[in-house]
Amino acid sequence: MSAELLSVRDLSIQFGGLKAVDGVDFDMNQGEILGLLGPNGAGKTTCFNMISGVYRPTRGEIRFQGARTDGLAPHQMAALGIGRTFQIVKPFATLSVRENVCIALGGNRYRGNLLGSFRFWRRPSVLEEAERILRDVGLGDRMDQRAGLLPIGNLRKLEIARSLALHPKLLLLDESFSGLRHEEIEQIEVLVRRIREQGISILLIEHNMKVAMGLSDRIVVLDHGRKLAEGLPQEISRNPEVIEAYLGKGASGHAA
Ligand SMILES: Nc1ncnc2c1ncn2[C@@H]1O[C@H](COP(=O)(O)OP(=O)(O)OP(=O)(O)O)[C@@H](O)[C@H]1O
Repeated sequence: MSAELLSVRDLSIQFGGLKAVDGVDFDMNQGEILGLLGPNGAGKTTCFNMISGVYRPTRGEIRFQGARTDGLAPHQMAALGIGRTFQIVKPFATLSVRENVCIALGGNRYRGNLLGSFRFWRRPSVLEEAERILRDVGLGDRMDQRAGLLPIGNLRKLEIARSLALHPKLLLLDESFSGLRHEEIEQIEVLVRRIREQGISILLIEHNMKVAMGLSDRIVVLDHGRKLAEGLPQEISRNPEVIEAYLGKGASGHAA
């Protein structure tokens, strides 16, 4: 097996009386695509929020490339190489697709410094890099379009482009396929595989089972904040506890 990239131990967070994530353990290897699955409210996005620094765990530890990262701020996680997309895509709607990626390329350097930010965007090297990333994700013909006018499929590609701008080693994809048509799903599947071929590891949350099973090397299933199962896609799709968690008690024989 290749080198360990991410290690999560006893990961837990409580909101008031609710144990949203409770004692979750999993590891991810370099170059792996790991699917994080589970029914609504299972704690998947909350795990992403802890791994990317949005929430500080109540208990447990997160190690990225061997070093403790739990409790670091999102910009520190991003600087270490953890990128993410969000379930609800919110680009700078009045700016162009290209400008949205230029902003991402600036990272935190120009936070609150509008003039510095504008100068940064105008650098030929920045524009070239933004255009390269946009061609890579399949938005080469949409660079001048206002981001707010993009249909959902292209918005999801823009969201991935913005996360790639920070040169992540690990990319967290939160429902990047949701609400898409069949051909858009296929395009993003190809894109995710290409991203992995570039050496970027991927942790993905996905409700579309066909997509999750097809893309993931391994799968971790959460239910009510706890890890319910872990294994290869074919093992997970046959696991009775997983089927029951998705389809309810009494479900028999059907893949989740
Ligand atoms: N900031 C918060 N404050 C209070 N409760 C929260 C907060 N964030 C998440 N929760 C709760 O934690 C639980 C897990 O939510 P989470 O969004 O992680 O689930 P999920 O598995 O991503 O679900 P979905 O597939 O519906 O997106 C839910 O009961 C949710 O309401």
